[in-house]
Amino acid sequence: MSGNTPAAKKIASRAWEDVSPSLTPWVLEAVQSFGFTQMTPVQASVLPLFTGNKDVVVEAVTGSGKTLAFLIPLIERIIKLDEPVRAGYMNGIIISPTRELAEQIHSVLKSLFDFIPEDSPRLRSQLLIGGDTPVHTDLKNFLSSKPHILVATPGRLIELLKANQVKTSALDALVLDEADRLLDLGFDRSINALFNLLPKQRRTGLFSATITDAVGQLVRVGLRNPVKVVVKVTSAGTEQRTPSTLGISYAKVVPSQKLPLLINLITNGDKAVFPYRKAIVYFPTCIGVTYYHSLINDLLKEKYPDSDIEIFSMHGKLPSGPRRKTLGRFTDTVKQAVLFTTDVAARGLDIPEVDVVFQLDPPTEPSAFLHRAGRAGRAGRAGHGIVFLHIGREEDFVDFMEVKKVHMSEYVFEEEQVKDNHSEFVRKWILEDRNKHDQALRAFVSFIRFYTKHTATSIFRLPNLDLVALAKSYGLLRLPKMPELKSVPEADLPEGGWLGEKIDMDDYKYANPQKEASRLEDLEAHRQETKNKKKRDFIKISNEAWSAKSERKEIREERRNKRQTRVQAKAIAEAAESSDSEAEVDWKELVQQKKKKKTDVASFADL
Ligand SMILES: Nc1ncnc2c1ncn2[C@@H]1O[C@H](COP(=O)(O)OP(=O)(O)OP(=O)(O)O)[C@@H](O)[C@H]1O
Repeated sequence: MSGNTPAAKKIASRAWEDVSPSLTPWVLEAVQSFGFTQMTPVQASVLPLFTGNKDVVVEAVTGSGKTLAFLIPLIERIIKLDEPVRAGYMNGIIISPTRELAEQIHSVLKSLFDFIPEDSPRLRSQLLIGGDTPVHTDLKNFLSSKPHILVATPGRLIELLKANQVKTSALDALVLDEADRLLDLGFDRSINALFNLLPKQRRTGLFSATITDAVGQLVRVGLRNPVKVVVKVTSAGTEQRTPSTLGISYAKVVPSQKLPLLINLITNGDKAVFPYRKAIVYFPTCIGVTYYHSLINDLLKEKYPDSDIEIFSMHGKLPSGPRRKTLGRFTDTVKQAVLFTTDVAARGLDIPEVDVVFQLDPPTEPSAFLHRAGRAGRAGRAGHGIVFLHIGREEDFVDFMEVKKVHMSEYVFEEEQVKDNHSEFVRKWILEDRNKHDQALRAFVSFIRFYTKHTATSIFRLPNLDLVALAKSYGLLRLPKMPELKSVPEADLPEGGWLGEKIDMDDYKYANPQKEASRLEDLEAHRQETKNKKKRDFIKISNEAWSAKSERKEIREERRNKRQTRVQAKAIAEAAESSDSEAEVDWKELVQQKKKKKTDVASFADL
């Protein structure tokens, strides 16, 4: 890694002892105890600036140590403040886009605080991430524990700041971690409002591996003469926006190869290229994670009985408790392990020993690609990322990312690796329980919705996808009736929409007895209704001309189709709901406030 920006060029030393102004002894002791022999380039650039009196906008690759680059200056600034913090006031705020990241930052902060000597003034922090803790509990804790630093997700922070007892006048420094993500989610007005609430003489730092142009607007409103620190990476004379220890590949696939290739690689099918202790697989949607987690777990049990790989799953639609627990178990396990997740775990998470990142599909936001891949190859450790691209237009993604200084090389897999496409297993597995098919349907539909959200619209175009093959790859028995499939030419549609042998859907059972009983009840009610209707129709038809009777068959057929469509429409509606960006869950409160237009400056006037 080379720090070659104007600011970074001035770095004379990366020794912690040489930081100017010099570090407080217990801070120095802390970083040395962590085993960090010297500062990373971003730390060496930022520490003197942010600890001194500069606002900073910092762009440095994933895993380059940005967290300490803002935590240490914040601590140093607070130590130097004359006044101890009073109840209702705070000295520093760190905003993070997700709960997990906020928790991680908070735990690094606490591990630094552990080094405060007995005879030195205590420093305290508070985590504000919403979820299970009601805001009044957070407020109570805030007033009683008098934290110096708040580590918060934006929704809960704004909720807290609304309380009259909370005063911002002692705030010394504000950090927006993953600043561009805050804007991606459309909360620029809320952040602007926050800027206006906080004292003008504060210091502000924006940090991310991807500082987009849009951040410029935040910089203009919220920062004063900021220094931009860009820590660049040059590899073989070419600039890149990913760590030099991270190799990124792409594999060109047809839909039916995606599952077998993923299974092959996670079961160590190509240990030479993708060796791993821990790996992360990114799926497009939450329901996709749930579905593939259950499918792949069962597949491994049956087809790879000797495999001892632990598969975890986590996504933003899960309550924060289980999310935290899963992440903890994945972090702590001593076995070879894989985490199936979504973009909720794309940014900032620092999980040791993640060697490989698989992306089943590219993310809708190109910047997320780099953040996802960056969960591997951190802090000088070797890592690898691989993305699957559908053969055809999606291959343009490689050049598109090249322009963004993300270089990829092709991973050419052997036919042998995907020879078993697992379709027989998947069909047998799906037929065991109708619920699995419901999930497959929702996963497929939510994938289609996800696909239409790609910002690189010229690359990711639905009409260029082989939707029939894709539906098959999700294990669907029959094509759903959805508007997106109308673009598929008639000739490409399988007869009756069946993607394999036709089955009697009325006989397709749920494994769950209650669910099955309720399905049978509905079916019986429907049959009864049809019978009664038939009776009525018979009387009517008896009095009808023969010509009209010939139309009856068609009408019946149409009704059957309509019934099928109703069932699918229900599943599709559920899927549409689950395809919402799950990262927004953390933002729920803020979204609601935004809708009510409560997050503008005026609503904070009483603070
Ligand atoms: N000076 C250092 N020397 C060695 N390792 C370090 C140093 N500073 C931080 N680290 C370690 O590097 C890893 C990555 O740090 P951190 O999570 O801060 O990266 P980041 O730049 O914020 O990444 P991202 O953009 O993905 O959020 C962490 O495990 C951290 O403990």
